[in-house]
Amino acid sequence: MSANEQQTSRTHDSAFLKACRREPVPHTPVWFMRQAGRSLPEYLKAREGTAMLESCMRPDLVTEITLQPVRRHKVDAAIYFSDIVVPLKAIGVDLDIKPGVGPVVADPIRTSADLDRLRPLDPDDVKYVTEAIGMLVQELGSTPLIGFAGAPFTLASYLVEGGPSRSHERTKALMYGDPELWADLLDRLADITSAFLKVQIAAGASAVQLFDSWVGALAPDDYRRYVMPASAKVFEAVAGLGVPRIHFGVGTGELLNLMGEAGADVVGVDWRVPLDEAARRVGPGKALQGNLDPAVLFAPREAVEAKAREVLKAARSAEGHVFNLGHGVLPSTDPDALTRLVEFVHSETGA
Ligand SMILES: Cc1c2[nH]c(c1CCC(=O)O)Cc1[nH]c(c(CCC(=O)O)c1C)Cc1[nH]c(c(CCC(=O)O)c1C)Cc1[nH]c(c(C)c1CCC(=O)O)C2
Repeated sequence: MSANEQQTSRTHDSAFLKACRREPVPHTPVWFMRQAGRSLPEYLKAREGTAMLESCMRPDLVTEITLQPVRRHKVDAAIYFSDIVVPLKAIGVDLDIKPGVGPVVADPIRTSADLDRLRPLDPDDVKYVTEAIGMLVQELGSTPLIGFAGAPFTLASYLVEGGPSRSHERTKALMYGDPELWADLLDRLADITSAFLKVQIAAGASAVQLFDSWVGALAPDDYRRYVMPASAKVFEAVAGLGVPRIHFGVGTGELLNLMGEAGADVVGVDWRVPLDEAARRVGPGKALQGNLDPAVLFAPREAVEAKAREVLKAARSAEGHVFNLGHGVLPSTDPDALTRLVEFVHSETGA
């Protein structure tokens, strides 16, 4: 059996994969975006003295950090510890992740000559990913590992702006001003992203999530014209590999149907749209993931439980539901509040 087949059979009956397939579940599965990270003291300790990108290339550290939230919170899935810019770094783009800032690109991509720097990704460029996932799935046993990548639009935003951006003005200037160059850029990113996801699936990831974190900056018509073809290409590339495909972005209430249509099996929803309304927008044949506001975790326990109960109630309209936050865990979150939330969702839904 290949690593992928072996892992698919081990994790097949997990609550997480059942929910993704819209099958009946023993309890609602839970995991948290950014569950590994600064909310955990053991993460801060493990990362001491190692830069973010460097730690992503060390299989021992990746394995330890990925397992930390599974051990502590008893979540139903692990997410591979990495970052969306890792495949870009792997093909030689000069970039770094600045603490408290995010990814910063030394020479932003703005002309057709700049595109030459985006060569295809070869699996050998990311041997450390294959190695880390091989170690991880042994440790995880029947707990599924979620692989992930950044979607073409969100990666393009970092590459074109040169760093994080609130309004994405240079990205939009390129998109509207030179649609051909834009399409070429997104197509190259789609191929890099597809190759990166395939490496993770071949090594044993049981599901994949495509993060289009910043695509909520676009109106639906522009999403359809300028972004959807590239994201659809990624989903198509990993269709038929036997792993559910999750698609998530922030502020994407008006895009939920299109993000499903792009080829997702599970649509991630932020906290701005209740899941019953999200189910109506997404339509039949998809599961939903979400969507407790991460800031709710700073409220007293009773308030967290009341809000979580609202999420679970609204989720009854969905054909399948994976409980998550509406975006990543905030770094100053009390980790005990997360552990209690996992217990609460499990106990409310039958575990
Ligand atoms: C937009 C985006 C990025 N990276 C990612 C996204 C998409 C998800 C989202 O919308 O949040 C994806 C990502 N980045 C990281 C993960 C780890 C897996 C997990 O969810 O537990 C995942 C899934 C680790 C990380 N990626 C980063 C950290 C913090 C680095 C540190 O600990 O110093 C972690 C744990 C750095 C990073 N990298 C990025 C940002 C915005 C930041 C935060 C900057 C900061 O506040 O310091 C880009």
